[in-house]
Amino acid sequence: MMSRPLRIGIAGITGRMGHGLVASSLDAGFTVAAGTVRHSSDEKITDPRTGGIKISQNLQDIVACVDVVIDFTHVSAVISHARILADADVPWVLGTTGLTLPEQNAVDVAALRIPVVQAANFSAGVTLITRLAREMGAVLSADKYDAEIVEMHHRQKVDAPSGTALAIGEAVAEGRGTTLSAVREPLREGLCGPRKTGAIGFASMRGGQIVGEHTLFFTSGTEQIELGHRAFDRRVFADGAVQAANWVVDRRPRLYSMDDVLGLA
Ligand SMILES: NC(=O)C1=CN([C@@H]2O[C@H](COP(=O)(O)OP(=O)(O)OC[C@H]3O[C@@H](n4cnc5c(N)ncnc54)[C@H](OP(=O)(O)O)[C@@H]3O)[C@@H](O)[C@H]2O)C=CC1
Ligand SMILES: O=C(O)C1=N[C@H](C(=O)O)C[C@H](O)C1
Repeated sequence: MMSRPLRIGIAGITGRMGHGLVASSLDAGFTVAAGTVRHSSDEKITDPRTGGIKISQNLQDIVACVDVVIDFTHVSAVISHARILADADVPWVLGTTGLTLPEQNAVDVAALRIPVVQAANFSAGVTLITRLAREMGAVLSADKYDAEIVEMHHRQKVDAPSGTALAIGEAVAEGRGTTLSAVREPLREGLCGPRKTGAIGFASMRGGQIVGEHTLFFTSGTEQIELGHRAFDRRVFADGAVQAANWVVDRRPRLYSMDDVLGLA
């Protein structure tokens, strides 16, 4: 246990999530010790409680003055962040989505040396929904129930389907004893033909400032079941990530999930 308040570093401190993470960290009684930006200046950090904290364009410059890094940035930063944090022995809370295999491999390798909490969605609600999705996938058989996930986000979002939608889809696939990559329905366009039995499909809508909405549908010939989550405020993700940061600092190196943080694993 630490005797001083936890010193949090926020990668992407000027972003949409960055602002919420500053507020959540300070409201929880922790110190925001430093942050990174890609090219913007610290004038965009609007919470007056942060004072004169260290801001850099390079994560390497801040690792010496933080106990943990919370990272909501961009997929292009993941591989270098994995190396920097593992070399510096600094725990990592990773919320960035849109990772492909090379980025995920870098996270997995880093988690052999440092504790990492990775989640596509840090809300307790989505953590629970994802567990339910796995159970529903196991009971609602693939030959009778078509599984589809619809997600809606703000117009600035750069990746699709959302990381949350993919995680829910993976959970359904796991419940059905398979993997998402084996049963993922290709995006539909033009003369795409009928839906494959057992496939898991995705649809993405973008517009305005929708914070994040996900609905999992199971549809058979006789009924439809909907499991949904709607985030009203990014603070729900930020609060979860700060909880994860406080939880992860005393853990041994491993890749953890929000299930672990919430004691559900
Ligand atoms: N897991 C979860 O619960 C959630 C995950 N997310 C994910 O978090 C990520 C960030 O989302 P959001 O805050 O909306 O995005 P923003 O674009 O608003 O913010 C991104 C931040 O990261 C910085 N940044 C951008 N590119 C790089 C880079 N290549 N290297 C280092 N820093 C970089 C930006 O700096 P600058 O301002 O200088 O450009 C900015 O501070 C996305 O992947 C999103 O999907 C979002 C919400 C919840
Ligand atoms: O980019 C966002 O905003 C969000 N991204 C995450 C995702 O891709 O699932 C989580 C949340 O839905 C908001």
